[in-house]
Amino acid sequence: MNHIATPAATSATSAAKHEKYVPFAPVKLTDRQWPNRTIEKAPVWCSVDLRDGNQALIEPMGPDRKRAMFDALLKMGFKEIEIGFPAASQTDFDFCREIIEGGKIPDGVTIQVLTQAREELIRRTFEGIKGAKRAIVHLYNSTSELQRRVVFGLDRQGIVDIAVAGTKLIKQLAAEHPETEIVLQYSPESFTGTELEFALEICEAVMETWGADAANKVILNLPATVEMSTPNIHADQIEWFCRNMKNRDAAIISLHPHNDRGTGVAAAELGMLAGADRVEGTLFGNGERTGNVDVITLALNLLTQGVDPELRIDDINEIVRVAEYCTQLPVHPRHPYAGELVFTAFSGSHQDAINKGLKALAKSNHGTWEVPYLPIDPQDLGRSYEAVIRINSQSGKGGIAYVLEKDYGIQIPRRLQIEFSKTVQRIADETGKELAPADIHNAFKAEYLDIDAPLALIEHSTEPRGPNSGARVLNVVVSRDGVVSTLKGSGKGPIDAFLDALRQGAGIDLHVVDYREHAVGEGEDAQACAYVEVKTNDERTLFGVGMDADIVTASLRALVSAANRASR
Ligand SMILES: CC(=O)SCCNC(=O)CCNC(=O)[C@H](O)C(C)(C)COP(=O)(O)OP(=O)(O)OC[C@H]1O[C@@H](n2cnc3c(N)ncnc32)[C@H](O)[C@@H]1OP(=O)(O)O
Ligand SMILES: CC(C)C(=O)C(=O)O
Repeated sequence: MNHIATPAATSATSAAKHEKYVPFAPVKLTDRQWPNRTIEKAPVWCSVDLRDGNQALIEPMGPDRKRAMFDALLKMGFKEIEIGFPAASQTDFDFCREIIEGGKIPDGVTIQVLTQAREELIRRTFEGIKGAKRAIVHLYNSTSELQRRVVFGLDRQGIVDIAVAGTKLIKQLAAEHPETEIVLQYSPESFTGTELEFALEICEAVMETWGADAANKVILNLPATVEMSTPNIHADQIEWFCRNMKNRDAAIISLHPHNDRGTGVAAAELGMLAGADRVEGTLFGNGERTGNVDVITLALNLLTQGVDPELRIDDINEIVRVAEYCTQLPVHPRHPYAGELVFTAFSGSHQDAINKGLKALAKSNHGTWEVPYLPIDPQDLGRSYEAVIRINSQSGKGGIAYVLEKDYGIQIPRRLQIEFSKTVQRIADETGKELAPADIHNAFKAEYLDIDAPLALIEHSTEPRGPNSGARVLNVVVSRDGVVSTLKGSGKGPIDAFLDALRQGAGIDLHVVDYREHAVGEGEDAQACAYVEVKTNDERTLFGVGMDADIVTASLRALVSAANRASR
């Protein structure tokens, strides 16, 4: 059985580009089980930031960066951490010694070290881990058809011999160092380019050499060293492998996806469905070429499915800061869960739905997160709602209302939202820029609250009601185009009386269509915010808004605001 397609000879000149590539052959698995399963628990996580992530960096981490990464991984709760390739570099070797001799490996945490199946490298690896309580020694050699042919120039047996010889030496050195519990991990590197039955053959040869059983399991890491196929094929490979093993109980099946096709996360998830127990990956997917699988995304995908990810990601910004410091690479603003912009909506319909969703959630008592366009509660990651809605020319009234309410406590009525959004839209179109909450507040003040010309309210007083009169008489001192006068009017209440005063004393004829008010702030600093929607003689409908510590004054200011806007 051969699951690997071999590229046809290339014709650089005449063939269309795509003709030099060969599609991946499907796996013969007619009764695959993984499509009907769901992921119900977190895998065993292993961070390979300090090894696969590190080996891919322009500048590999020095001791300080390694230490910062190691500490961050411990804080997140990783129990298995590949700390390096001690035989490859003095920095990696020294880091091993530093954390072992410095007692920096907490109980319950196992370090992992990588080595090729070469005697001198394996011996040096054991020097590196000397004194550790427990260590995973990770042995690899390439098994793919391509690497056998062009890198090693060996047949299958030759490749099996390398793996078996490496395993024997590790077994011998483990026996010579009983103070360290050694767990063997074997990777048929380039697994995704290896014929499945050969991958199984070499893994079983390693297991047999090691003497693996249910009490002494080998970690078989099946790496998508290069991601070569769609994630369903990856899942088929993993399921095929698990189902065809002689002794499944004697192995922990581990995934090590890379992201060459951009589907590393999907491949890992389908691989878990297919039977894998463990996943190796890196923070935000740093790693060779397009990276290793991103463990943060994987973990938070679990969280949003109601599964405990068994990793602490309480402050995603802090994790981003550490990762950026250690790798000297930026996390993209759109990176799942972590990017600066992922909890931000600029577009109007998204803002409207988020705003309504957050309000509905505040009123609900079911405890289930359900907000449109927000698959996760930003607060779960230590992010805030502050930046959820930001305003630019793509925004709508809902977002503007959200910002005014969230940052300034101003709850503008729906029809005022429609009116004011035109002002904001005009500013956003003119500037072409994002508007900060303060810009929106300033625009609101300029449009409604600070508008005191031609008419300005100076003071007002109410005359006592006559014994038989239900009417209220109001005296209002105003300035109109700079000329101060007193207007007098009567009505059922102060608003009615002021409308009468405006009509009689200033010739301003307004009809109130709607009136609302609410408090802004609490206690002594509380202010009343009053909104009036008025109709003018020429049938225009518009709003005025007033704020004051005194509720009557706020209402009269709202009418002055409406009158001035009507006169524009
Ligand atoms: C997919 C992965 O990420 S695997 C991890 C890869 N990581 C790294 O390579 C980073 C660290 N590596 C290094 O610093 C170096 O490669 C070292 C120190 C490990 C080895 O260095 P060198 O021996 O100088 O060179 P190099 O890596 O080129 O060795 C290639 C030789 O090793 C052989 N080889 C490669 N991998 C393996 C292996 N896993 N097991 C046994 N032999 C191997 C090759 O066939 C080749 O043999 P040849 O010299 O007879 O042609
Ligand atoms: C050593 C192996 C697991 C590896 O890094 C890979 O295959 O990508």
